[in-house]
Amino acid sequence: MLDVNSRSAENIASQGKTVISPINIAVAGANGRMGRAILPLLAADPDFAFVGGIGREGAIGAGLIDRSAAIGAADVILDFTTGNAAAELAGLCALAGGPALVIGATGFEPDELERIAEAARTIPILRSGNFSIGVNMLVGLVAQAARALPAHAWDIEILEAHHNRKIDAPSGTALMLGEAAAEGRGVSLASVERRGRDGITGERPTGEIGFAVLRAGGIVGEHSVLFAAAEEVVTLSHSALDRGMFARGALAAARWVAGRAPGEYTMGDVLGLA
Ligand SMILES: NC(=O)C1=CN([C@@H]2O[C@H](COP(=O)(O)OP(=O)(O)OC[C@H]3O[C@@H](n4cnc5c(N)ncnc54)[C@H](OP(=O)(O)O)[C@@H]3O)[C@@H](O)[C@H]2O)C=CC1
Ligand SMILES: O=C(O)C1=N[C@H](C(=O)O)C[C@H](O)C1
Repeated sequence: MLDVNSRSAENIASQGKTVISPINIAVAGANGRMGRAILPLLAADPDFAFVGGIGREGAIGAGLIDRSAAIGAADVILDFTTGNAAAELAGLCALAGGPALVIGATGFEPDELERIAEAARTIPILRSGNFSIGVNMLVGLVAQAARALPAHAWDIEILEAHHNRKIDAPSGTALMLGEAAAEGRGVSLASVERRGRDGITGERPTGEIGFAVLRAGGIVGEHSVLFAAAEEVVTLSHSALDRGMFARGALAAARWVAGRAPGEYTMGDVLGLA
């Protein structure tokens, strides 16, 4: 753990962002799969000084520090926990007037997203269901295809597959792709989504955007968006081969968001795709 008073912090105003060096960083969910992928990268990166991990309430020791200590010491907290825990942390960070948050957690209820939006009025929050370059580029391609292929002739279905320890469905990435497809069609996802099918479902309504989910073994993350017409199918897809890629994307997000003005940001902002 770092003695935060010992860092040589140099803050300079530059293009609407205060540059902080090194960036004091804490990780919520430090002992999880993503946390374990992030910690070695942080240790090897001179841009960052790790101030500690955050576990469940009361869980300290083994590299974990108290949540309020982390909020006090960090410039940025990376959150890879759950939707519920991330929304709670966002509220606490906003109450304290900082630090900035990078949220990678998925599986949000609508009210949790509202709480995050509220917190982002006070602190900068960058949230993405997927930190890979490929998925964030795919989001733009999906919106473009959905805009070009009319709903009366082209059905959209989103398929995702993940490891058997994942607790939320559809994945955050599948929902990002669904939002992009809906945006391309000029409709709200909530008005057209179909989350799974079972039994006598009836014919597929025109304009529906369907989600199908697989959970098996150690699959890191597979996503496909099908545009299916009567006589042809276009498939846009992405395969994650290693979690390290998500971890590197999350650190790029932390570097980007540190010192920003309050607001809600996405990986599109980091990658210049927004
Ligand atoms: N945006 C992206 O690019 C990516 C996002 N993810 C998302 O990140 C999240 C974590 O994934 P993964 O690392 O695989 O999951 P894990 O289950 O391996 O890790 C989650 C961690 O969060 C901790 N945790 C759970 N609830 C709380 C809480 N209330 N307060 C504090 N800590 C808590 C767990 O603690 P404990 O050990 O005690 O259970 C665990 O250490 C998921 O939502 C996943 O979908 C994953 C990969 C990439
Ligand atoms: O839980 C995971 O593992 C992953 N979660 C994210 C999601 O829900 O989309 C990102 C990635 O697919 C891995």
